[in-house]
Amino acid sequence: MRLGELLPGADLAPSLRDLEISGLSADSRAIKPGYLFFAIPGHKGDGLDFASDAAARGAVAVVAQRVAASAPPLILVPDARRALALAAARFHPRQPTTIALVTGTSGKTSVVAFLRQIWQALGHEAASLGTIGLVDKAGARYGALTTPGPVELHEILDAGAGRGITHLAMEASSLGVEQRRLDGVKATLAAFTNFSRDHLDHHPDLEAYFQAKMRLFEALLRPGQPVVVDADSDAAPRVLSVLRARGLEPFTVGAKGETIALLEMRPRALSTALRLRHENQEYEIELPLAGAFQTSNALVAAGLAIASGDAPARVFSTLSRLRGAPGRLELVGEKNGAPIFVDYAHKPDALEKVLQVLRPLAQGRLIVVFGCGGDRDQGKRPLMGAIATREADVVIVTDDNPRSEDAAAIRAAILAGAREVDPAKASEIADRENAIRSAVAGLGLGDVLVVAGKGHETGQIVGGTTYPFSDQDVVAKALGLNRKDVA
Ligand SMILES: CC(=O)N[C@H]1[C@@H](OP(=O)(O)OP(=O)(O)OC[C@H]2O[C@@H](n3ccc(=O)[nH]c3=O)[C@H](O)[C@@H]2O)O[C@H](CO)[C@@H](O)[C@@H]1O[C@H](C)C(=O)N[C@@H](C)C(=O)N[C@H](CCC(=O)O)C(=O)O
Ligand SMILES: Nc1ncnc2c1ncn2[C@@H]1O[C@H](COP(=O)(O)OP(=O)(O)OP(=O)(O)O)[C@@H](O)[C@H]1O
Ligand SMILES: N[C@H](CCC[C@H](N)C(=O)O)C(=O)O
Ligand SMILES: [Mg+2]
Repeated sequence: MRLGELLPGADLAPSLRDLEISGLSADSRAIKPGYLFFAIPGHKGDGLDFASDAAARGAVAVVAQRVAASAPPLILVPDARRALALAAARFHPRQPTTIALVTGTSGKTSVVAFLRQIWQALGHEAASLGTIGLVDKAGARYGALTTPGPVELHEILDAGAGRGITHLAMEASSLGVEQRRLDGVKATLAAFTNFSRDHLDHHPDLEAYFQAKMRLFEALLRPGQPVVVDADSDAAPRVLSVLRARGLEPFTVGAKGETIALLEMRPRALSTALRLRHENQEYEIELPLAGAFQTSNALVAAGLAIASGDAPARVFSTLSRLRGAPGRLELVGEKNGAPIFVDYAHKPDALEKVLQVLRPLAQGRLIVVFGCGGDRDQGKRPLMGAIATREADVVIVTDDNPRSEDAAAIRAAILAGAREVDPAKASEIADRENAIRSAVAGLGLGDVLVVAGKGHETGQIVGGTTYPFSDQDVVAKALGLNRKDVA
């Protein structure tokens, strides 16, 4: 593709306009002969420092947002990240015709998984993309990020559309939105789940985190497009005013929802009976998922399917067959009649919600095994320690992904919060496998165990190395089962 077609807004000399470009990258290490290099001012480094490396590998031009001496010609743009996203969308032009972007602190992975299942059940060629990778009827392919960088993202969209995917449900992380990863995506609708503390290692404060999410509605959607909002979220009124200001069409769902009103919710052991109203029609649904938050996520997904044009009665009829996303309140086994769950709660609000959901199932003790990741928000550690100790009966603090941090110091910060609530409830077992084994070994009738924080993850990051590790596999081993025998 010609440079002039990739950067239509840029002021290009005629000699540059017709330059043939064979690929794009913001990473000099991925540059091949004939590529266009985008120099991004990043969080750790400045891409311009790698322009000569890119040139040595064959870059024919550099796109940057400030002037610098550069051996291949330098093209100045106001926003290099956005220019990259728009160029990637032109270079890989095909996209599914229906694309739903889902944002919010918690529930994104679950909502996109549910929406994919609803669309598939209704006969659409559907896929989901996010923390657990790209999932379609061919299976799951994991990626490194929840919202991939723009070049990888548009490769995925183009190849997916080429395979016949018409419907894509996609997670929009706050970092992805802020870093313009999604600026070339032709989104047709969106959703907002909820808002609580997360990513404070990156955003300066909660307000900046909130505003990063709002850019999805302000910059990535067009007026008139539908946005499904969980009306029961504390943040819903603020989000709705952002939507109104932008001329977007709100669809509210939940107990306070108008589009889909949740009239009644009766929790059973591992499912939830729902009574809903949509346009004066009532529906009774047996949702095969436990927990009020899974009901919220399912209603957001149903709202998205309806907003995308599917018939409401058909959409509601699919809900009784939904399966949870891997590692989200996943029942992985039982010991002496005590159920064992693996969950991805790695932030305070999620941990509180999951323990509150499990509390009624515990005739005996509610036991939680968890830790916190290194190189992430340090402030959440004592908060999660305190929440676990308030909501559970037994708290075993262990390692999550320590990354570059001292794992003992992470555990100590969690325990400090726990001990302020009740020093007798919390203990520490550094090795995650030993912690899980010990918790499983102690289970008795009526107890409930949840292993939280790593969900679907298949590795544990210690220093710069990722060691194979799966909470599900460790539970299975502790139960003396092969993983495939487990629920
Ligand atoms: C903090 C953060 O989000 N960083 C992301 C960001 O990096 P950055 O732009 O700040 O890059 P940088 O490291 O400062 O480097 C600057 C530039 O120099 C380039 N470079 C660097 C070295 C070199 O030799 N040559 C070279 O050209 C880099 O490619 C980059 O373009 O853009 C990169 C390309 O898109 C991402 O890979 C990178 O994700 C890092 C690895 C990451 O861990 N991000 C996590 C925190 C993240 O984004 N998480 C969210 C939320 C998860 C959720 O809640 O579910 C996600 O969407 O996954
Ligand atoms: N609607 C919700 N409200 C509160 N907590 C939730 C909700 N949905 C899920 N959770 C909790 O958050 C965890 C993560 O859920 P999920 O993966 O669906 O969210 P996410 O937004 O994709 O999170 P992440 O940003 O970590 O990828 C779950 O394991 C559960 O503990
Ligand atoms: N997307 C989240 C995942 C955290 C999962 C948890 N296991 C950890 O490593 O902290 C993050 O990068 O903050
Ligand atoms: Mg996710």
